[in-house]
Amino acid sequence: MKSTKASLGFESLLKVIDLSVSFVQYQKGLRQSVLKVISNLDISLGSGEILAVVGSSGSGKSLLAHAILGILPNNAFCSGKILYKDELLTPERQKKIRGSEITLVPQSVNFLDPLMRVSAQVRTAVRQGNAEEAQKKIFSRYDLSEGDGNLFPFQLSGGMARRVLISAAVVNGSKLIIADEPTPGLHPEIVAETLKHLRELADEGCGVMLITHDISTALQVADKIAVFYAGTTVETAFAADFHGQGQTLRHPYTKALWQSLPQNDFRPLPGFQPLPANLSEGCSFAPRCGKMTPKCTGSLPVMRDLRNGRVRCYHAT
Ligand SMILES: Nc1ncnc2c1ncn2[C@@H]1O[C@H](COP(=O)(O)OP(=O)(O)OP(=O)(O)O)[C@@H](O)[C@H]1O
Ligand code: NI
Repeated sequence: MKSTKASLGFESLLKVIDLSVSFVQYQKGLRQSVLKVISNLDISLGSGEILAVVGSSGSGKSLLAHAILGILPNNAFCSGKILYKDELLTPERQKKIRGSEITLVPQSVNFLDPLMRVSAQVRTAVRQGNAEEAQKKIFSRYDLSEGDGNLFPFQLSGGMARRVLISAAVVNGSKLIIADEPTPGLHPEIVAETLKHLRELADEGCGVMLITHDISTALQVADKIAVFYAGTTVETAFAADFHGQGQTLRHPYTKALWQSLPQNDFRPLPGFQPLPANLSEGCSFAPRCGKMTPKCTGSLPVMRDLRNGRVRCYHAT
């Protein structure tokens, strides 16, 4: 069941504080430039909680996941802090607990070795104890038979593929699960099953970060929603805040996202999210915002607490 507990009620598992991620890009000769793709990003996730990270393509969702897992490319550098169980998540610690305590549920079976039977792949992921026993146990939990285990990734149906990917991700008893677009273009029944599996893991005490561009998918299971725009969080809200005309939402972008859904006004938001190279000093949403004033283009608003949620907007009340 989804929880309505306030964030403070959950044991803190992950805190991302003022995270920025930049890429060093080499141009002709020895000239180099720096492209900032994530700026001043804050989120927190507790044990037992599902936090959905929602935003359009290019808003920085996957890079956040990669920063937490410590798998950013070599030309990326981060500033800010990532705390896991209240301790700094250093590169050494990331390497040690990645794939066991902290794990990624990838988007597709392309992540798997195409030439290896799926049961064997899950066994190779096991870090401790009897690998065969662990694989059989996790397969039975996710309703995969011995015959299914003998298949190669390309032979899996959509639903089976999702169950193999989640089995591989949680076979080592993860505490923090990051699912990056786990339901791309899937049949609604398979989407529902995948979300149910994530909810079960959270109800057993895991923290789950569900990355999706689709707010409707997020609202089916998440406790909290973090809305991303142009490389930063613009709002964190409880799922219950998404109702009616969106009057309890805080940021104009979140309201616009909500109103653009088919079941609401189906009113699309004109304009585009700016590319990282074109970010201004001020609020990135300002050019599309009906509430824009000169202050908005001067400096980026800080994230502040508002009505049991958080928002990055000068005008939100
Ligand atoms: N290696 C890289 N070098 C330079 N820029 C990058 C690199 N990887 C990602 N970016 C840029 O960072 C921004 C955020 O990318 P990211 O993949 O996190 O977006 P996303 O929100 O996951 O999008 P999607 O929904 O399409 O998966 C994009 O503008 C992207 O072009
Ligand atoms: Ni992505």
